[in-house]
Amino acid sequence: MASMLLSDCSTSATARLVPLQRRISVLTSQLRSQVSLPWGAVSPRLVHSSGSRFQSPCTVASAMSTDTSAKIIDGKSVAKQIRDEIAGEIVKLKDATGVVPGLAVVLVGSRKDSQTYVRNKKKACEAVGITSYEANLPDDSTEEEVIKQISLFNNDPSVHGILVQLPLPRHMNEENILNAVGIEKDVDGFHPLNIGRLAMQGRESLFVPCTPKGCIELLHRYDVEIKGKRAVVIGRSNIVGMPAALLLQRANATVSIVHSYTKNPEEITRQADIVITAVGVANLVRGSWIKPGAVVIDVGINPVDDAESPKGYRLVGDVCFEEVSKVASAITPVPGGVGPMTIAMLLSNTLSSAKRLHNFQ
Ligand SMILES: Nc1nc2c(c(=O)[nH]1)N[C@@H](CN(C=O)c1ccc(C(=O)N[C@@H](CCC(=O)O)C(=O)O)cc1)CN2
Repeated sequence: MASMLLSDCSTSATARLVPLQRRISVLTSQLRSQVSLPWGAVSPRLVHSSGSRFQSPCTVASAMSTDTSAKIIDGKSVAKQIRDEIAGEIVKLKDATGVVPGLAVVLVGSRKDSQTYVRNKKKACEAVGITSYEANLPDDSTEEEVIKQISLFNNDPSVHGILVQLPLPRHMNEENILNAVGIEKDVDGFHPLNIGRLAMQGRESLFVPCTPKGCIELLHRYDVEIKGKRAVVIGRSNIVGMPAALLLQRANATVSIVHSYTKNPEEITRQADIVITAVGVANLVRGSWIKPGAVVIDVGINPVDDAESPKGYRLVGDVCFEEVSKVASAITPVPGGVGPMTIAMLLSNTLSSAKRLHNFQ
């Protein structure tokens, strides 16, 4: 059985191309020091290993490599197309009603990665005609201070969407804070009522979390049939894995979730026509995990050391692109796959919210 390193949360861990035992200790120490973990809390059971330690390294190829048989699912260009569509719809909304959609972002603390994501969200808003509002609170803010800020945005009629950038500082209770976002402005779709409705037959969420929504949108735009197909989601985080599985199920796929206690992840994944990975472990999914012709959506964004890159690192996914692109029929690259779709879906949710709040079809 293949080496196994799985996370229950979609944290992005720095993984290196080193033998398994060292990789575990590198991962563990990096997770402890909270380096580059854009997707939230660190589970004490994050790194779980079993099986062979003699797996060959995945030689990470550039996503531009020509030695692939799989079609590249180009999230960057789909996201651009969606942003253009949104910009057009915002003009129509404004012309008909005078309403300009507004998005408020709450950023707590000074994490560089979160600051970058927030900056990118603001730029994306500007480009399509959404007004952005920002509240920056210091690392040592109290939960009450954050909730007070959220309440101000809840009561502001020019704000149609509110999001709290994750992860929050460790001393804060994420659940309390996310519960404070008014369900009608919860454009991240993280409120338990929105997630709960996603899990229920015959109910509709007001908003679907952006990253999983982006994954499904990519499948639709590339004409990948979901109905009746077997799908495997690797990872069960609240913000990606679990909602992705629910969305696939709602689209009538037969869904399995692979997680850190799954005994035979490779065998289960190999049965899937559609694979979505969101674990934050670089190159975990190898060619041997994939059924020939499967479609692979890689949500992982993992920095790995790269002396040749000006930054000293580059980003890779959860999937060993070089191997999997030779087996799959279609695959998302990292970067340039799911990542850009996250922000496009946020803009789409904000526009829907403005339309709903102003009864505009
Ligand atoms: N409140 C939220 N917090 C977080 C979310 C979220 O959806 N809501 N997701 C992530 C961070 N994130 C947006 O917030 C995000 C991450 C990555 C990308 C992206 O476009 N990635 C690029 C690569 C970027 C690079 O080169 O550094 C890609 O994959 O091509 C967009 C948004 C955690 N927090």
